[in-house]
Parts: sequence; C-alpha cells; structure tokens
Amino acid sequence: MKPTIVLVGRPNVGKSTLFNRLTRTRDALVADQPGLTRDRHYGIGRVGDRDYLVVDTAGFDPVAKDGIMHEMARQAEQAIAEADVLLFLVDGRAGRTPHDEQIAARLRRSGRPVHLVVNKAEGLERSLASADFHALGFGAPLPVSAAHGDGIKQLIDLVLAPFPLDDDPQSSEDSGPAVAIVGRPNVGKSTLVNTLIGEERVIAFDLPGTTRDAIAIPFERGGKNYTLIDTAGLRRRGRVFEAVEKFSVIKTLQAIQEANVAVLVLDASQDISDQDAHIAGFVLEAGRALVVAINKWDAVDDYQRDQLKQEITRKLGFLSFARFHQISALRSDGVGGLLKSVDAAYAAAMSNLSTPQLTRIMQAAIAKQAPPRHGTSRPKLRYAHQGGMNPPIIVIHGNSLENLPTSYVRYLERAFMEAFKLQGTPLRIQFRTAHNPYATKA
Ligand SMILES: Nc1nc2c(ncn2[C@@H]2O[C@H](COP(=O)(O)OP(=O)(O)OP(=O)(O)O)[C@@H](O)[C@H]2O)c(=O)[nH]1
Ligand SMILES: Nc1nc2c(ncn2[C@@H]2O[C@H](COP(=O)(O)OP(=O)(O)OP(=O)(O)O)[C@@H](O)[C@H]2O)c(=O)[nH]1
Repeated sequence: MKPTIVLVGRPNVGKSTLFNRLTRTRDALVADQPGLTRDRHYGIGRVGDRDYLVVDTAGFDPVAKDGIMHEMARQAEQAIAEADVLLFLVDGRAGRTPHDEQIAARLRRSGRPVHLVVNKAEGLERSLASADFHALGFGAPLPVSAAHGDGIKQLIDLVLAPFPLDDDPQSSEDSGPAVAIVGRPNVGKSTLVNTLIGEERVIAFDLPGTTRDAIAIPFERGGKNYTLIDTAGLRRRGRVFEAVEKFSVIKTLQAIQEANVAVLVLDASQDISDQDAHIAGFVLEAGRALVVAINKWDAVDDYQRDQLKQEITRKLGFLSFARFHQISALRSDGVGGLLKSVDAAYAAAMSNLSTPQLTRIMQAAIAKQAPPRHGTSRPKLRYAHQGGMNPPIIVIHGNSLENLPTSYVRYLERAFMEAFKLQGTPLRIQFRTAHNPYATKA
C-alpha cells in the first residue's frame, strides 16, 4: 500500500506550498479536464520512484476548540491517526514559536513517526536554520524550500525509506479484478457490498497481517471471480458486512490505489456534491478504471431523476469515459449490469495495444487533423507503443512534442479510446522527444 504523508504545522509555514509541490507531477496528468476541481487537501504524488498519498491539514488547526475550526481539528486528528509519516513543518525565517511547541506536544502523543521540516530555508545557513528547532525534540530538522523545491527529493527519500516500494495492483486470473466501492458517507456503499457479495458468495479470506494492509475479500458472482478491496474497516457482523469505522478520505484513496476498478457510488436522492467530484477526481488521478453507480434510484421521482442527470453532466462531465448505472442496492436492482460494466472496464484497462496498430491509429488521426505549428516548426509524431496497463499508457516518440497543445493531446486520446474501444478506463499519453527523452505531458 502506498504510504500516507500528512503535513502538520501552524498557519503560514508553507504547508499548501509543500502540498502543491508534492502533488505537482500528478496534477499535470489530469490538468485541463473540464469540470474537475482538485481537492486541496488530499493528493497523490510521486518523487523519483516513490509514490505516496499526501494530506495537507491546512486550516485544520489542532488547537481550536469549537465551530468550523473544531470540525477542521477533527479532520486533522483523523489524518494524524491514519498517517504513516507526519511531516511537522516550521518556518525557518520566523523561528520557533509557542504554537509550534503546542503542536509538537500533540504530535509526540500521536505515536506516529514525525519528521521535523524547516521550510523557507533557501539562502539560510543550514546550522542557523536548524539550531532553534532542535529543542522541539524531533531530532535533526530537515531544511527545505517548498517554494523553490530545494531539499524535497532528499526529504521524500528519507521519510519513505522504511516503506517498501509498492507496485500498482496486480491481478491474477484466479482472483479476478480488484474492485473498490467508494463514495461519500451514506450513499449506500455497505448496502451495495452486501447485495453484491452477500454471505453465500464470499470465498474464505484472510485478515491482513498488519493494520496498514487493505483487506481483500474474494467473491464469486455469475461464475466469475472478483476481489473486493476494503480499507474502510468493513467487518463481518453475522450475516452481513458493516463499516465499523467512520468514513475516511485517506482510506478511500488507499482503496482506489489498491484496486483495478473503482465503483463510485452516488446517492440519487441527494445533490452531487464537491466530495463526490473529488472522489471521482482521485480515481482519474490514480488512473483506475471506473464504473459509476447512481444508487437509491428507487427513492426518486421522474423530476428528481431529470435534475440529477443534468447535474451529473454539469459536475461530473470529466467522467465521460465511464459507464453510469442507475441502481437500487437495497432492492438489488441493476447490480448484474453494474458488474458487467466492471468486467468491461477491467478488460479495457488491461488491453494489449499492438505497436503497429497504435502507430496506424496515430497516423490516421494526424492525417485527419495535423498538430498545430509552434513558431516555425511543427511537432512531429513518429511512432507509438504501449508503456503500461491500468491505466493504458501510450508512449509517442517524435520531435518537438513538448509543444503539442493540451487540446491536441485530448484529440489523440479520443482517437485511441475510440479505435480500441477503451470505455471505462482513463488513458495516458506520454511523449518522448528526441531532444529531451524524459519530457512527458498529458
Ligand atoms: N521564502 C519562502 N516562502 C515560502 C516558502 N514556502 C511557502 N512560502 C510562503 O509562505 C506563505 C505561506 O505559505 P502557505 O503554503 O500558504 O502556508 P500554509 O502553512 O499552508 O498556511 P495555512 O493555509 O494558513 O495553513 C506564502 O506566502 C508562501 O509563498 C519557502 O520555501 N520559502
Ligand atoms: N431507498 C434506498 N435506500 C438505500 C439504498 N441503498 C442504501 N440505502 C439506505 O441508505 C442508508 C445508508 O446506506 P449505507 O449502506 O449504510 O451507506 P454507506 O455508504 O455504507 O455509509 P457509510 O458507512 O456512512 O459510509 C441506509 O439507510 C440504507 O438503507 C437504495 O438503493 N435505496
């Protein structure tokens, strides 16, 4: 499972700046998707070859006692409890403050590994930047500049060293696709799990070795095998599964990462909320295959159904690659169809795309619409091959590819999606230019 890094520190020390820096590479992958707004507090990131989740507790002031500040404090507490690593940020320019000391005392009680990070350290002498902060009692402070990017790679290498490198989810023919059922609180996730995999369909499963591991529950339906990925504390209580822990964004993100296919559950009786859109955005960022279940369809009238359809188009337009199903988990309506789409999305995500075919489709797309000129030159696309699965990655080689506008990249994406019928999975295109073999754009 990918480690979760949680950023804590008093206001203005640079937590959001560090969060943005740590999630920037992933940002680029999903930039310019119409309608997609990113969650400013939870993200997926990669530095070097390390993938991780990162949580910014910005605005979650752990010392506040009531009101909105209290709710934010509650979220910060939850994030601290679920962290694999805490980064305690302080301001190298402002020096140590009483507020830093309060936070230090709180973090010491958390029992989680804490690294003290001195931000805004650019241009400061290393010893000067650190001396004052030793007294906080977290060992040698690590100087960084979130704004300039200094010391970030070293920081990540150091704090993630104890965690094994984690591959993307693997599936075998025996266990079938790994499926995560995700959605905000109360949309009917537990009900859907029970409808899908009611007692008789569950194959024996082991509880995880450590609390960090996700639980994988194998089940069989319609003669096919699936594995349900659950990190949200789903436990068997007698005949049914029940969520024993409260909703957790971190655990939702972890489940998405561990799965081949995410089923996003929406509640037809409620408006589409930012939280729905954010969870959908994570699926896209993680590159997972996706099926959307509009649940509680039984509980809404025609007018509400119409309204909901419009809202989905408006707020979740960036999910046009996915299939939507109207279901009632409670009445077990539409669940078979949902699973068929899970199978199809999984197959699309795992497609083998042959080099000659990819190159042919690319050339046909270029013949129909050439890439726009950039200055005096025109980007030249030479050939394409597959660079990965789940999501399918298409690597295009050529010249001046860094000058391709995003709109043209989207055009190519659509051409590949249509030609290979890749419904249900996002697709990534990476570019390798002769001058700069590592430039990527998506
Ligand atoms: N000099 C310098 N300034 C920085 C650095 N990182 C952040 N800042 C500045 O510090 C200020 C606060 O940064 P934020 O990232 O908003 O701080 P924050 O901790 O998220 O603040 P809250 O959202 O209030 O919790 C901004 O003006 C940033 O530009 C840095 O590495 N060097
Ligand atoms: N009318 C109707 N109600 C449903 C349906 N599915 C679930 N519900 C109800 O919605 C409520 C929430 O269902 P849960 O399955 O507990 O929702 P959840 O998403 O697991 O909730 P959390 O555990 O809080 O994340 C319960 O009262 C269910 O009975 C449905 O298809 N139709």
